[in-house]
Amino acid sequence: MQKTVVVIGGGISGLSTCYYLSKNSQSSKIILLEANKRLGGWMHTIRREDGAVFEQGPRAIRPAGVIGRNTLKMVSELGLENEILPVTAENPASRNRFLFVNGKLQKLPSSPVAALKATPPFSKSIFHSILEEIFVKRGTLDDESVHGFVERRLGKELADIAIDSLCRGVFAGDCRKLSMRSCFPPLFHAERKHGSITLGMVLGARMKEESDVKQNRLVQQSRKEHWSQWSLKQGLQTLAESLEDHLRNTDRVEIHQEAAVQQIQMGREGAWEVHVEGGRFKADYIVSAVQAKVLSSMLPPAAQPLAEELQKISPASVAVVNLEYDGLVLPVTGFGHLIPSTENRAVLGIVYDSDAFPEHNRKGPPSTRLTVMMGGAWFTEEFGSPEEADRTRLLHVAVQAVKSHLNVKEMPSWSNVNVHKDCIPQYLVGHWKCLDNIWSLIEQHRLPLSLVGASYEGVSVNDCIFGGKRAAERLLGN
Ligand SMILES: Cc1cc2nc3c(=O)[nH]c(=O)nc-3n(C[C@H](O)[C@H](O)[C@H](O)COP(=O)(O)OP(=O)(O)OC[C@H]3O[C@@H](n4cnc5c(N)ncnc54)[C@H](O)[C@@H]3O)c2cc1C
Ligand SMILES: C=Cc1c2[nH]c(c1C)Cc1[nH]c(c(CCC(=O)O)c1C)Cc1[nH]c(c(C)c1CCC(=O)O)Cc1[nH]c(c(C)c1C=C)C2
Repeated sequence: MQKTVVVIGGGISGLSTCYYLSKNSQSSKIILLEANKRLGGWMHTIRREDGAVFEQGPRAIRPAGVIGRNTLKMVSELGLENEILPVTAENPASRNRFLFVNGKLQKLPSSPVAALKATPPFSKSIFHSILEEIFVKRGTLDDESVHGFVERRLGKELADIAIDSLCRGVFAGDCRKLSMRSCFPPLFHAERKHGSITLGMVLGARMKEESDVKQNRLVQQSRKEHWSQWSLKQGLQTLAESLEDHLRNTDRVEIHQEAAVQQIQMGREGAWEVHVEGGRFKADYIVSAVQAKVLSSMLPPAAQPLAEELQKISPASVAVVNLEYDGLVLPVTGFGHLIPSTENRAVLGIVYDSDAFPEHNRKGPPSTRLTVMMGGAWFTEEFGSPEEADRTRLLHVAVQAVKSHLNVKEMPSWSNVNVHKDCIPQYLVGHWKCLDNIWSLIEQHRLPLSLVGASYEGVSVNDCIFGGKRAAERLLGN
């Protein structure tokens, strides 16, 4: 009898899991259940009639590393090669990243030569800090905060300014609470194994990679042309849409939209019952591609210990404000700037979208497109509950930040304010233990259940796609 796999959640993680499952001709029937009308989850693009493209969620994907190359291979299998918008390493949007510190924009060193000099806001050169790091005693704790780790190894200044900002620009999180072991696993393990992150990065083992990924034409092009990041001509939502089209053309895959899962229960014969409003699905196996907290609320009372562990992985909310200004209004060119929490807790950073992807500008007179990201781990203390946060105030704070950080006196000619409630899971200190408990409980009770998505082992689009691939491989017994 043909087995049935139900995948819950049609964001990039759920879509990728279905994609990799459907590639195997012997695999089961696959049912994808998505609560919303639109698939893609946080991968969401606004496309205006005049050609302008504004990202609500991810805006750029890194091609580097095993997981970055894996995504490029998927993109090429989907036939999207001609849709790619690469940003090469020489592009100012790759080289120029700024911090807004002490009321000023400060450019981060963009080359090893630049890292030799002490440049404000840092009193020592980064090269100097890295050299000293080799001689710092190895840590012994099983986990520690990102700030604690970096302060111990590279000094307080780098921890307070650079790492604080980096954690806001990737996790929208507080580096004093985020886990080094789970947010930056290669650096944590490099130190624990080799006694230094510098030595560990030089001597560390590389992840195995399939040869067909390395040989993929798009992957080779990205290496030859030194891409640092990429997007797609009509925005990253195209990736989710292509996956959807591919799945709709595959037998054995059923997609149900506006099908919010309310509860999952284990039936007597060892099969799952998945309850949605007005119906239910039987499943031999479930892949959860929703956030941990959402899965927790679906579990039956008998799975209370698992539900409690999942609840611990709580997410942060981010306000995303897209702004468009007539003309070229920026005093600098680059990817954007981040703001450490000591400078301003409410505003995390500003992306200069029209610098990285001018192809996404409107057709017609020149314009500048910016995205201001706000809140994150500080959302509630700065703006109140995400459901009730005042949109007019959010727009005002964003426009004022652009005015004071970038000296833009004009008002935007177009704007869009969105509050993304619970959009980025926070890997707090001890996250690894929580994962360990979750995997043990699933194994102990022999639950036919896999967990994929940003809640567990990486928040980037590349991580989510790679997680879906690994889950499919495990399920198919490879
Ligand atoms: C503002 C922002 C900027 C980002 N920028 C970048 C970037 O530049 N580069 C990068 O690599 N990454 C970026 N990320 C991270 C990345 O985009 C996300 O981590 C990733 O998209 C998460 O995908 P997912 O499928 O795991 O989860 P989601 O996108 O959350 O998908 C989960 C899906 O499950 C559905 N669902 C929820 N409840 C139910 C239910 N009860 N039943 C059925 N379905 C349900 C939801 O509707 C959703 O479609 C960014 C994230 C955000 C929020
Ligand atoms: C200001 C808030 C945010 C900005 N982007 C994100 C948030 C929360 C989310 C995000 N950004 C990146 C990733 C993927 C990480 C990966 O491993 O690929 C996610 C989830 C990429 C990224 N953006 C910045 C950095 C330093 C990185 C890490 C990898 C890389 O070097 O590309 C910097 C940055 N992000 C934002 C701004 C304004 C900014 C400025 C320099 C927005």
